[in-house]
Amino acid sequence: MSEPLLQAVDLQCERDERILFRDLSFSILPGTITRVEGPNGSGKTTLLRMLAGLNDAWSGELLWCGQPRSGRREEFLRNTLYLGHRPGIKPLLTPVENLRALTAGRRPVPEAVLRQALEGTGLAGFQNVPCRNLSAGQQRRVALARLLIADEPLWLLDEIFTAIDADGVGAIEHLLGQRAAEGGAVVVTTHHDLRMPGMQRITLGGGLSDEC
Ligand SMILES: Nc1ncnc2c1ncn2[C@@H]1O[C@H](COP(=O)(O)OP(=O)(O)OP(=O)(O)O)[C@@H](O)[C@H]1O
Repeated sequence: MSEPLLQAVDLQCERDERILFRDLSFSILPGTITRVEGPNGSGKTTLLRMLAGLNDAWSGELLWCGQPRSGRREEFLRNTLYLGHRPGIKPLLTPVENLRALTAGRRPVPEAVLRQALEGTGLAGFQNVPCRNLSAGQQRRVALARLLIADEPLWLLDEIFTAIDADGVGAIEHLLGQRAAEGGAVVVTTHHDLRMPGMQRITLGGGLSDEC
């Protein structure tokens, strides 16, 4: 069996004197999709931000490729794509400008590739329109275009299906399956009824299970 990309050991997180989860342990193996589920306020976003290194208010241990993540932070960040539950795009910028900004600090991506990714998310003809003039679903698609150019093996995706139509949902599910088939791993929170073959579930308040 291959080594987990990410391993969580006895995670605990408390917010306003309320324990969101404790003794939470799981492994994220290459080639897998994991859905984090639970009711509103159960801590899904909090957990994903912890996994992404954006929240330090927790205890337990996180291992990246078998080693404490704290000692390999740069390598971890270089190999992880995190998309938050807000699209995180700037309304005055166009989709192309936003996508360029979102990929800044990573490997340089040629303009033609950015445009192709936006076309791939159904934004052909909208690449030069300020994002404030796009619909909610189109704005979300700008952020999702990152998935078409991402080479990071680990994807942490928070509520990315919000405002996306049925065709778009199908296309995203295909991308998630592709990432896993290529040996990457995807961890996703969603209220959408995501069902992928072999999908692992982390149910906050409930534990970890494999889908039959
Ligand atoms: N920065 C913060 N400070 C204090 N409490 C917080 C903070 N962020 C989140 N919380 C609390 O932690 C709990 C979990 O929030 P979180 O956003 O992780 O839930 P969620 O499972 O993602 O919910 P939803 O399904 O509604 O998106 C909530 O009760 C929230 O009020």
